[in-house]
Amino acid sequence: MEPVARGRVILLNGPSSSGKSSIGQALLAILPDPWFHVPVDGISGMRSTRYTRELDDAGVQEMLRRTRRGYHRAVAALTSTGNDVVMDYLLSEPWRLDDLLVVLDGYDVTLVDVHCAPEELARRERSRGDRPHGLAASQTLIYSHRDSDLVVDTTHRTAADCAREIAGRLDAVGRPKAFERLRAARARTS
Ligand SMILES: Nc1ncnc2c1ncn2[C@@H]1O[C@H](COP(=O)(O)OP(=O)(O)OP(=O)(O)O)[C@@H](O)[C@H]1O
Repeated sequence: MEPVARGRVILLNGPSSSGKSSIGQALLAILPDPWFHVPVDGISGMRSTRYTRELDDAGVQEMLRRTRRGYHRAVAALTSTGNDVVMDYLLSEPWRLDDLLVVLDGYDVTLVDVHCAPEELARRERSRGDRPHGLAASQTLIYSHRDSDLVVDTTHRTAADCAREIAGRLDAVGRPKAFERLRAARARTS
């Protein structure tokens, strides 16, 4: 069988309500190829709600870790067969990035940090009503990997506007990309 060229990955990383899903959807309409938008919520949404509710705290933590590890590999599987994928996912724990750096080694990943002011995050959280109060604020304080290829701020801009900026700058992102820099930094310290 002919070898298939790998697809590309755009990883939208930002706290809850920062606008990752909205940008992901907008990107599909703008990027010229048939990209996939694969949010981690899409994988979580396939899981049995009834039996998830029966788990104790330790069981929930283990199940969430399994889900996220599976998400990383599902994206790699799609991309390995030539599909371009927009990930919609928060790098909120160091292990998530560590695992992705291994699983997506050799893949073209553009890491996009999605910022939003805390007051606006809180306003969106209140108005959507389907996220626990304070979730976004708790996520803005946690783990920071301190590197990215692009940064967009949705505080005063529409998702479509941010998506246009990402699409317009995608091919101009310099090498090595953030994932390559982060991988090299880990290799130096290990
Ligand atoms: N640029 C924007 N300006 C104003 N409101 C926005 C913007 N982007 C998203 N929103 C609104 O904020 C809410 C959350 O948006 P979205 O689902 O895209 O965020 P998210 O980062 O994917 O959140 P989560 O991680 O919780 O799924 C939605 O109600 C959406 O309409």
